[in-house]
Amino acid sequence: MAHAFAGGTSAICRCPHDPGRAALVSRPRHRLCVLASSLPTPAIEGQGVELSVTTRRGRVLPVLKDCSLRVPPGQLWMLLGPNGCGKSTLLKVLAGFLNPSSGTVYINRPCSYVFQNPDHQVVMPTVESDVAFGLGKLNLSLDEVRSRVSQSLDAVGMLSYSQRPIQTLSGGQKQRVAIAGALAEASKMGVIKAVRKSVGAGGEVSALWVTHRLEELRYADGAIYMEDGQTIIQGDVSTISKYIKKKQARYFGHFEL
Ligand SMILES: Nc1ncnc2c1ncn2[C@@H]1O[C@H](COP(=O)(O)OP(=O)(O)OP(=O)(O)O)[C@@H](O)[C@H]1O
Repeated sequence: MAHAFAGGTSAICRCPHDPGRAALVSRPRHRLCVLASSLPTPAIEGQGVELSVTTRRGRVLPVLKDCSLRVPPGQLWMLLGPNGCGKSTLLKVLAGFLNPSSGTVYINRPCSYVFQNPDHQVVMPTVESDVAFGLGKLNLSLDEVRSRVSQSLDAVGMLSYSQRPIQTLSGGQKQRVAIAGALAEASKMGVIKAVRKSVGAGGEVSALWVTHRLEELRYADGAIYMEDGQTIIQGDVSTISKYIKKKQARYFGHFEL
């Protein structure tokens, strides 16, 4: 099927430790996506993405000037860069919340077919109870359980479905509930670890994670560095880490002079 490679669910996850941060998670729905990981079909891709906003005074402000990136399927990539360089805006464009002024965006999106039966991932009758299920072993107070369940459902855009019976959800929505379950269970060890775990599980989830924290790079398969509305460099973690540290050293060296 021609559209078999285009199947997937994408979600914006807000990081509870830093609500300004967000991650784009793309969950392919067909194992062919995974098998095709050596082929040039990415999970998330942007080519020459530009976006300008018009201020209240009518000034056209370029926010994204030339952004290109590519996240292979089944991998966790990180998007880094200084404050205000355009990371969140780029993520919103990739997620389809904002239209680019120019350039192209490709994200695996839900289509008509789910290969891995999501009914195997959801075990309780309602969305809320399903997400709470995995917390049973953690000996948490009822308030803590409620808080984790609503936070994780909110993170995957499913909070308004909390009372819905599972069987009334679409395949993609069931997959989001499964991700929310993983996030709820893992909030102590950090959402980044939960996302890493989801991404590692058979390579069926791909994620793009926005962060300022270099230490989070250890969870990533690769990273993209942005500056002033442009993607500057994309590569493996060690290359990007060295690149950023060199920049920081130059910056601090400048002040020592
Ligand atoms: N609608 C808008 N109107 C005016 N300026 C905007 C708008 N959206 C974004 N910007 C500006 O575009 C730039 C990029 O913003 P964005 O939030 O994408 O940066 P960021 O890299 O995520 O920043 P941070 O790391 O501080 O969260 C900022 O200077 C921001 O003020």
